[in-house]
Amino acid sequence: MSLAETTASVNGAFDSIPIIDIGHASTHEERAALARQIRDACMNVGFFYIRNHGIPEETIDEVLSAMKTFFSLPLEMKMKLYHRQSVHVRGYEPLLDSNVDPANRGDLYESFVIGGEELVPKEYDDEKVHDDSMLIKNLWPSEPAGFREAFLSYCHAALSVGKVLHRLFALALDLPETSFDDKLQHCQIMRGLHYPPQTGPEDDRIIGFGAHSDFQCFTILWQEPGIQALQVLNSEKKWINATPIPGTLVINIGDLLSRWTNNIFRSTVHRVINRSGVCRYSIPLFFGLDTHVEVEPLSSCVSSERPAKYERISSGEYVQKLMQEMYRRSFTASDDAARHDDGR
Ligand SMILES: O=C(O)CCC(=O)C(=O)O
Ligand SMILES: [Fe+2]
Repeated sequence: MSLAETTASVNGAFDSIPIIDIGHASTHEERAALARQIRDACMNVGFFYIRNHGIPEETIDEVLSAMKTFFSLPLEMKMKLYHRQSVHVRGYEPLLDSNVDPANRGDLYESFVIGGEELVPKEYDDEKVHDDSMLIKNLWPSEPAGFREAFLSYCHAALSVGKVLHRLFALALDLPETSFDDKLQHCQIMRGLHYPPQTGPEDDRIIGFGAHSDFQCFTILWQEPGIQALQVLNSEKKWINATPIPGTLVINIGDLLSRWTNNIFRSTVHRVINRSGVCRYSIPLFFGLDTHVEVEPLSSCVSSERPAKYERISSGEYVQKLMQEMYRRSFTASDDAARHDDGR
């Protein structure tokens, strides 16, 4: 049975998120078995946890500690790295700068955004930057000491997890497992997020991160253990908690992979509300495609009952459109927020 034909049995009314142990993926049989579990999770939920991902505990501790120190610096120091001053939108994003859900008044998080970069920096070259996104300059704070190394060590460790996953996604889509090897972007975007606790009166229009789906192919998310804040929307419009499970990462499908799979893989809406009473930290890393890759529904995801729902589009063009739309909304939101109190 082709993938497109299996969709009849799909049910998006999940009430929990599956956990997949990726610790054993050395033989083809092991990877095929994992791919079946992943396929099931992507079709029914769009989210899953992975266990035994291989990122060392101390790599996570170091990036978390760097984030905590950086976010506790005075605002004027952080604003020297304001992300909208760089064309590639990297650097510091203050509270309420973004408003991902137009129904809201602003997102109550601050973040630090980087693109993948070699640990030993390559020489910057204006001429070559268009061909090699690893050459786009990140903005780095001068303190805390070791911030760059901590962010990049985690980033490289998570990129290795992504390399295992994208091969499993290919298998899950009945494609040769190396199908995406030459299609993924060199430089994936990673973000360290800090959500202050929301202690004021409940107001649905101001939450940590408004309801949205991610743009890219898939996201690898580390979330702080012990703090419930992330929620995932099922097909019955019920919010399901993505409770942090120690030792796991959360993986979710983004719009680009959903479109490529003719919506067979779900790009599931999620949001963050931090009413835990304490600060919460998380680190998503977004895996996108090289901007030149042409995306049209894969043949395994199309059948006579399930015709292609999308035109061919280049990945770059698609993501650009979504980004522009998001930033247009965010500017309007930050103007609005400036006219109000900060709403906490
Ligand atoms: O902080 C989280 O748990 C999720 C963040 C998120 O959804 C995003 O950055 O797209
Ligand atoms: Fe997200």
